[in-house]
Amino acid sequence: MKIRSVRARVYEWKGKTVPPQGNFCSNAMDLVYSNTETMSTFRFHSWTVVEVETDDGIVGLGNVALAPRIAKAIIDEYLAPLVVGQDPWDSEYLWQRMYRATHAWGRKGVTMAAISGVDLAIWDILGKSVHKPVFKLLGGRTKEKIPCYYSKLYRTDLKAMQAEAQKFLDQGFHAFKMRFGYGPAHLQDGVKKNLQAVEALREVIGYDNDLMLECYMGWNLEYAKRMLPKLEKFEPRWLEEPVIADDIGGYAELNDMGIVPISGGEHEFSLYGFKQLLDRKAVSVVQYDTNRVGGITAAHKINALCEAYSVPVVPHAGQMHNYHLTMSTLASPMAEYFPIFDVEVGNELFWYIFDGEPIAENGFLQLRDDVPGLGLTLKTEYLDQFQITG
Ligand SMILES: O=C(O)[C@H](O)[C@H](O)[C@@H](O)CO
Ligand SMILES: [Mg+2]
Repeated sequence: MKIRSVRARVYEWKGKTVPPQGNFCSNAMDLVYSNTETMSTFRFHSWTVVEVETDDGIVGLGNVALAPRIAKAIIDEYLAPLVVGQDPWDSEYLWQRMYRATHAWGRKGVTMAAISGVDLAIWDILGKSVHKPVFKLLGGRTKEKIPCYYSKLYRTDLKAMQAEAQKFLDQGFHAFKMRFGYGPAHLQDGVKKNLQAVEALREVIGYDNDLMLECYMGWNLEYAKRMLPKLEKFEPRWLEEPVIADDIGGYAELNDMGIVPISGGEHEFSLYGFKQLLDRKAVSVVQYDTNRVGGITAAHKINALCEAYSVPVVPHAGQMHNYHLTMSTLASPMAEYFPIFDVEVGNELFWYIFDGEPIAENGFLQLRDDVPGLGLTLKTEYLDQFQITG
């Protein structure tokens, strides 16, 4: 079998979106004076779909969410020529070709996301060619079903956030992630509002359910050191991305305080990036995203590394490419789950592009043994609400 073609298309959402709600999620831009809405650069309203076709007609599906148009250009210009004509079963060889050929300017960020998109499609081909789901190629079923945590609760009106939490508590979720809306720039009033939001959520879910807290890189080390002792009483399972991804020393100092487990990784890339995080004891929970980190080839290696370090893996994003990694290793206890909502940040967009995603039931997800590859097909229902290029 040989790879005959690689096609990258950018799906740009033109449908209904939820307008930005003030302070719904702290983020890295909060620390930079700006008169524009800070979360704007962290919206995923377009997505690159990668289709790799073999000479016997198998089409593998991959996807890229980071900087989709740039990712497409990198795939078209650099990555496709490296894999066309090659045997998809040589997945490690193909990954090294893509990684090393772009090493001078790649390694992290959008290049690694582009490599991930091609790698996902290659693994989809492998599964389809032997009529097995990808997780069966990675070690198989380590769980009867995958526990997942409900991830949204954008910090807006507290009553609305509590009602949202109650609705999904009633649907059987046992773990919830909320976003802080405030950081250092919002002074003491922001500290108070952050703590009020956590208190409001604990009022609904109680202490028999897991609570995770997301900063999305919107704090800094000094602010996080002040906040951690105030958060301890709420017993969070983790505090996520308190500082920017490059501040590994900050992560390590916060994690070393041992007050709340620090999590991160959705903005880290490659096996080497995670070796550095683990060697520095920078995180207590690893959260790579398989469509960013280097695809299944890289994520599978990082799973093994995390197993050796006894650091759990809870991949970023509730999306199928991550579920196969969680299913195939004891190192990953659960998955994130983005529910189906109107498009807001863009985490929801996956539901509008792909069919095949499992719907959570009672806080669990199931992957089927009889669905080959990643288990995704392209949805046709919303095509008229996308502008597709490529
Ligand atoms: O962990 C997450 O789910 C991400 O950080 C979110 O995708 C981001 O949109 C912040 O809510
Ligand atoms: Mg996050």
